[in-house]
Amino acid sequence: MYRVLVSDNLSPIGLKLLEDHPEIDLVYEPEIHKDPSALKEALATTDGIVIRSGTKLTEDVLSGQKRLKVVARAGVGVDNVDLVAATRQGIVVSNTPDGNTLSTAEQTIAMMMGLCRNIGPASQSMREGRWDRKLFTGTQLAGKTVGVIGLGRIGLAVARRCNGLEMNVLGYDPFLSEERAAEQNIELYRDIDELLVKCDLVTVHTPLTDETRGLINAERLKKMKEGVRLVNCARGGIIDEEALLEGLESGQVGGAALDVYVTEKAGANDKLASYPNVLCTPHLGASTEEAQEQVAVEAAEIVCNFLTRNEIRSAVNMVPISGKELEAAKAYLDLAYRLGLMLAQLAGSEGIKGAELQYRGDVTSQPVKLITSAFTSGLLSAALDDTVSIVNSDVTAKDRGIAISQTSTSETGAFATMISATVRTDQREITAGGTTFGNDFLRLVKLNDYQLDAYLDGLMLIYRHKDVPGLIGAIGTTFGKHQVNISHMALGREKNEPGGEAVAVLNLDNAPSEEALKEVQGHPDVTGVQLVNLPPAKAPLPWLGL
Ligand SMILES: NC(=O)c1ccc[n+]([C@@H]2O[C@H](COP(=O)([O-])OP(=O)(O)OC[C@H]3O[C@@H](n4cnc5c(N)ncnc54)[C@H](O)[C@@H]3O)[C@@H](O)[C@H]2O)c1
Ligand SMILES: O=C(O)CC[C@@H](O)C(=O)O
Repeated sequence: MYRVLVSDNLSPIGLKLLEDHPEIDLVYEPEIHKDPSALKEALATTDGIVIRSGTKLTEDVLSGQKRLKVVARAGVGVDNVDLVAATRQGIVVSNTPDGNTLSTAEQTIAMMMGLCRNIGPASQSMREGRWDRKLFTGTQLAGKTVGVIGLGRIGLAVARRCNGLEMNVLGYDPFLSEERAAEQNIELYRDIDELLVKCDLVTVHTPLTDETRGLINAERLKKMKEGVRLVNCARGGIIDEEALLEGLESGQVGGAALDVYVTEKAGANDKLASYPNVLCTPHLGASTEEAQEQVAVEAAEIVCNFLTRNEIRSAVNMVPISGKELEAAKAYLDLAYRLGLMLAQLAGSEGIKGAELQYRGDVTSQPVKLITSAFTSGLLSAALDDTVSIVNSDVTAKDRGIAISQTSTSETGAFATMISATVRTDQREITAGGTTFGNDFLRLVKLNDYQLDAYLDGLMLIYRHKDVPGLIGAIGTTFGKHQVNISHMALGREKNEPGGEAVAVLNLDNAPSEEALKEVQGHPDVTGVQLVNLPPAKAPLPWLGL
């Protein structure tokens, strides 16, 4: 059974999906996120977690978590997850990007309208028994210019609705093409400052990143139209809250509609909320039944499918791959992993500086980036134990200054498909190439300049020798004397001619003693011996991190 913790409120439909799953043990603790140490403790016995914005998965909470493998965010923003820490720990983080787009766009429009027509204070005045029509004269949206900052899913949905309201829509998003903006009737600006000075209203829809924190700051506010209205239904901090308070105080800002805040808890935003021209909601953009059901179902499915079927959907810290795609790529992932594991053992204590992979033939139709990550996890796991997986191998290699590169060609060579990897150490280069054979049998077909056909599993003894008569028999006799059974043998010769240098790969059923190895090493025609230990054929793939 896999234990899944839900640490925020989640729609019952998502909870039911988890509860009914035969391989999932659901732990529903929607308040646990309020106590980071309790959360950390609970994660130690958790395989997957479903969160909303309340749960903060900080570096401290994630550090040392060995069992946790997947985080599903029921929502878009993953700024409450330390992605670097999660990736280093080999934890896949996924979100549910589409489920709340429309609800958040509608909230944005509602906030714009509410702000411009004083809906909040007018309603409050009636609750207090007043009838103040003059006090609440508003502003019409039609004909006004709105600047939409961030034109992703929500920004574009907001822009479409603003167009429908007959507003002039200006947009800023460095990652949107002019063609796409024009299709949506958005006047695209490449310079945010040029856009801001033209707007009656500005609404932000970017993620919160180092680049977008304080994007709308004091300096920019001062240059905007006097009385400009601001809307933030994205993340607290994109509009600098101190600058906003100053702007409201001076009248430079005519009003603000806020759904999100730097600090999201009762009382933390009293000052902002006290302005009559500020409309506040407590992070409700995604809080509709429809959106909550959709994100809850998607998040529950992400965790279940990941844990029980190895499917990686909507991952934000690695290449997503469906269960079906993973199944199709499994043999190649395994092959690459074994090549990495083998090359690391052949390199021994020589510092590995980098590796180049070459993909040929059929394998190029597979997700080769992920296959390279599998190679890298093999290369590193020899030294770094079971903490390396395809989720964190790239970043772990980078941290250690190991440069990994890859090239692909759909042209086939001697084999219909081949993965070849060359590792550079301080002293030399070592190359190993492998292929899949028949029903996913893995073969080592190249070792440096030698062509051979060896099984790529279990205990392998690799020795270089002079290609002279009698040597194979002598090695066989030595191992026979020491009770070591040889299950398979492969030979590769220099230029495939007799009499030169050769390499042999023996697959052994049991480990040779020191004495047996010394005897092989001591043979006058043997020039080098190394043992390589690989998982048995078709062993489970825990290094996938799945
Ligand atoms: N209030 C809520 O309840 C609620 C609900 C859903 C999402 N959100 C927030 O809304 C944000 C947007 O969601 P989305 O689904 O549209 O995400 P998205 O990824 O589809 O869109 C984000 C857009 O921002 C753009 N962007 C990034 N950096 C930028 C910058 N420096 N300047 C201008 N544009 C930049 C990106 O190019 C992208 O197009 C999320 O990150 C989330 O924080 C809030
Ligand atoms: O968890 C929530 O309800 C908020 C979701 C929203 O902020 C998001 O980023 O998707």
